[in-house]
Amino acid sequence: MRQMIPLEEARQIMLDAVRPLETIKVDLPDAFGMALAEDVTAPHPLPPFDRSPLDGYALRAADTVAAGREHPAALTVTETIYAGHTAKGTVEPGTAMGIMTGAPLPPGADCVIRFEDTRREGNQVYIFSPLQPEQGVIHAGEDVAAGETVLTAGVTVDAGVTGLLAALGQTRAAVRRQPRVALFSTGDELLEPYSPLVPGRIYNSNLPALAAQVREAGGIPLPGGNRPDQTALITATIEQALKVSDLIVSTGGVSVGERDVVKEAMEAAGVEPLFWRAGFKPGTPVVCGRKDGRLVVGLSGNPAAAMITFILLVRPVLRRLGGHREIDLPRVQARMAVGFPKGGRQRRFVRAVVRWRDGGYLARPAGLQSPGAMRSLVEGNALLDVPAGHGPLKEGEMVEAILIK
Ligand SMILES: Nc1nc2c(c(=O)[nH]1)N[C@H]1C(S)=C(S)[C@@H](COP(=O)(O)OP(=O)(O)OC[C@H]3O[C@@H](n4cnc5c(N)ncnc54)[C@H](O)[C@@H]3O)O[C@H]1N2
Ligand code: MOO
Repeated sequence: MRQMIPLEEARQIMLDAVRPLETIKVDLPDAFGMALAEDVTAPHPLPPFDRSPLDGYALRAADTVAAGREHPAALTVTETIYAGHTAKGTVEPGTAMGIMTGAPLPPGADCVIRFEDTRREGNQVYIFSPLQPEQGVIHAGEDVAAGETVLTAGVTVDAGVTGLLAALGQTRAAVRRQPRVALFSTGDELLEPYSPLVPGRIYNSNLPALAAQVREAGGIPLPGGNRPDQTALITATIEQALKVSDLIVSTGGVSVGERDVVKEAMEAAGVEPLFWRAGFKPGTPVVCGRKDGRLVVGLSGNPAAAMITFILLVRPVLRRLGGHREIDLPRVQARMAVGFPKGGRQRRFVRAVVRWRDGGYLARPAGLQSPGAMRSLVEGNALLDVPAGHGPLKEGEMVEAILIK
């Protein structure tokens, strides 16, 4: 098994082990957050017909050539077209039709003028300046042409994608099935919810936090509870989890302590080891293996270390399984607003608050950075990527930041 490998190599090993899950058809509102499995071509143009962007009059530009303040063009209004309706007649020379925003341009008309720029007297409307043909007209297909590929496989369905699909008359979407992620924690010290807090014990925070991270990444969490630090129990848990999930993630028991039995249990469950320990902090002791085309990942028990390793290694795998083209969070260059004393032999991800200030990003480390401290992940919105061997970060220095929220 590879040991102490660089982050990028660990990530590549994991990504190489997975492929997007199968395609399913779902009702459009249920596709939110999933990735499109197929390209989408437009069955009709958008908008489907020439229409008015204004409440006003549809007319023939040629009738207004000689119009002026003193000598307005006088046109006879023959009917009014409301959105959702079509004109009964044609705009003949010397006539106009009232038209509402979104109504189709009537035959014969080639331009639209808004109400405010006209005067109405009985069935006559006065125009005070010449109009150009096409003025005030929205053309069929100006947004999307019929047959055009508007969306491609791998696009994540968000509000805009949902609206576009709906405008094209789609009621279902072909998407990738969302990955089901079996989660369990290990540790004799962990209390279940509603248990009284007793000396030496702590509440299990990793399991709910990881379930939320799975959701954020577009997966379906299957929280499996906590296991005591016993190899046989953890082995059986991994075997069961392999039957119901696409990916298995545990926390705790991956370091070098006497009861750090997850690695041993993985091997006993027949999981092929891929790597143990990766070259970054916090989260170094991560272990990863593969069985039946599924990854089994053991994260550190330390809450912040577990969540950060999830972001760096598990999230991209979940995005790939879910078929998303975008598997990475955005990275930006930020300037340190203050110094940060801790730099070391290992690459380090520092929880930080990154804000846009005066034309650039400014970074400020977010509180306590120890691997078990949770508040700095809540207060922070970014991880600063401090290279291995880098000394303390100086005020004003540029640093790369991953935006995590
Ligand atoms: N002798 C050494 N000791 C440690 C080393 C080392 O290299 N040599 N590495 C340290 C580092 S770095 C880390 S990270 C941790 C990783 O330990 P484990 O992954 O084996 O995690 P545990 O020991 O089970 O737990 C660590 C810590 O986190 C708490 N914890 C665990 N699970 C949960 C949970 N579900 N919810 C909330 N908190 C949890 C646990 O109580 C411990 O405090 O090892 C270091 N040791
Ligand atoms: O690798 Mo440990 O996660 O630094 O705390």
